[in-house]
Amino acid sequence: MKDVAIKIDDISKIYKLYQKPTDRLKEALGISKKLLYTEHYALKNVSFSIHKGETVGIIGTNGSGKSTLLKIITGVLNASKGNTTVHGRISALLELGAGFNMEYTGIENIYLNGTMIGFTREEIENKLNDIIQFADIGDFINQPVKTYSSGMFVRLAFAVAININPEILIVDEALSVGDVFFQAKCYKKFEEFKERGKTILFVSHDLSSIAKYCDRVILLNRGNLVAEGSAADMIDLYKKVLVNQLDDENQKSDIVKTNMQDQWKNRLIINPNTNSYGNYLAEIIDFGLFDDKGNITNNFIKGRTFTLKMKVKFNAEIQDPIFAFTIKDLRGTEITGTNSMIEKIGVLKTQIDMVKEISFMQKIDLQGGEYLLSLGCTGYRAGDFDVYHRLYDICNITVISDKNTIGYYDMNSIVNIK
Ligand SMILES: Nc1ncnc2c1ncn2[C@@H]1O[C@H](COP(=O)(O)OP(=O)(O)OP(=O)(O)O)[C@@H](O)[C@H]1O
Repeated sequence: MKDVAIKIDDISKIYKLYQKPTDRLKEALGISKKLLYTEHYALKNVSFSIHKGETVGIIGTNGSGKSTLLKIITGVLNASKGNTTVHGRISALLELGAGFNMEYTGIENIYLNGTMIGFTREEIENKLNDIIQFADIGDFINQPVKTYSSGMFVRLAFAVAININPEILIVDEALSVGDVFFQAKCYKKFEEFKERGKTILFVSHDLSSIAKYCDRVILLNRGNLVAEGSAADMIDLYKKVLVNQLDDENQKSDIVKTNMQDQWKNRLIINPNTNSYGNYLAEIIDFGLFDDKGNITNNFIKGRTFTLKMKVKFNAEIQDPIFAFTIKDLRGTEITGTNSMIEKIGVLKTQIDMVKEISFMQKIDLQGGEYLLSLGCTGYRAGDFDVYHRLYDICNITVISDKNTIGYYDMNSIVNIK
């Protein structure tokens, strides 16, 4: 068996939640016979081990306990119950600002951080140039960090964490603050780390990075460890957690199994600011995005099939309605889409109150990232173009990919070198 770097044994973190601040005081003074708080489990009986050389990702919805877990591993927080064992020097990038003194300059903070991790002044001096170069924030390195933007801050924090040569690197979402070039530089360092057999534990909401870098993934939900396994399996399970579709026996927690089977769209994450317009002679009354296993989800793994379905109710007799969808990037550029006219599939004429279900099935080969989906039902009446109903930017589509592509679309080239 490989050497263990981190062992988490039956950890729970319980917070006491008081209704009023005075209840906390009463409790502290022992002047109330009643229990004045409720217990909130940020983590509940969590156990797992991480071996040396593994890159492990932690995923879960907001509030599932990811940061709490990392803080317990790094010693910033104490667990209420259970044991944590760590073998190796940890360098951690937790919340922005943790471990930094706002009044000190960048350079002074490098020394402060290095000393906290357990390095001597001389060891830090040897690393200083690498750190300054990696951070690449110009003369700001000599200014107090309170003058830094959040991007500069994360640059410096990451530069320290990564160049100080830790045995275990722990990163909590911090990378999302930096710009894409800096992120790329950090991920390159991650790869170097992996090659050198170091242990990495990281939390991210970016499922593509999780798929790309992690040997193993741990899925948390409401403080419970739901499962651990390959990135692909855990991402599939996470998609169910996101839309409350997880089986009770599978999740060991108390998600209420919502009974929203009647409408597909209720199981998607919908844009609250959708622009819905048209003359409503036809209405998109429901729609769903289905992955290759039939789950309704906003998240798709690149290279697999996804099906878009919509139900349209007709409030008038319409000749040759056109059903359409468009996928845009977050800057609003139309990337792709199609409609039933282009595809030469149609309904000749509709009657009032008729409901038609349309489905578009395709492989998703878009670059990993976030996209927006728009739906429409349009047509021509007396030669004029008519919008019956459009749902503009109705929901996001997240494409999860463990392989980069140049531009938007992966042509799946077969490459040979002779
Ligand atoms: N100091 C605190 N007092 C009370 N409850 C807390 C405290 N800190 C965290 N919690 C609760 O513990 C739970 C886990 O929080 P945690 O920050 O670990 O979640 P997370 O998975 O990191 O979430 P996110 O993805 O939003 O960062 C949440 O329900 C949160 O409200």
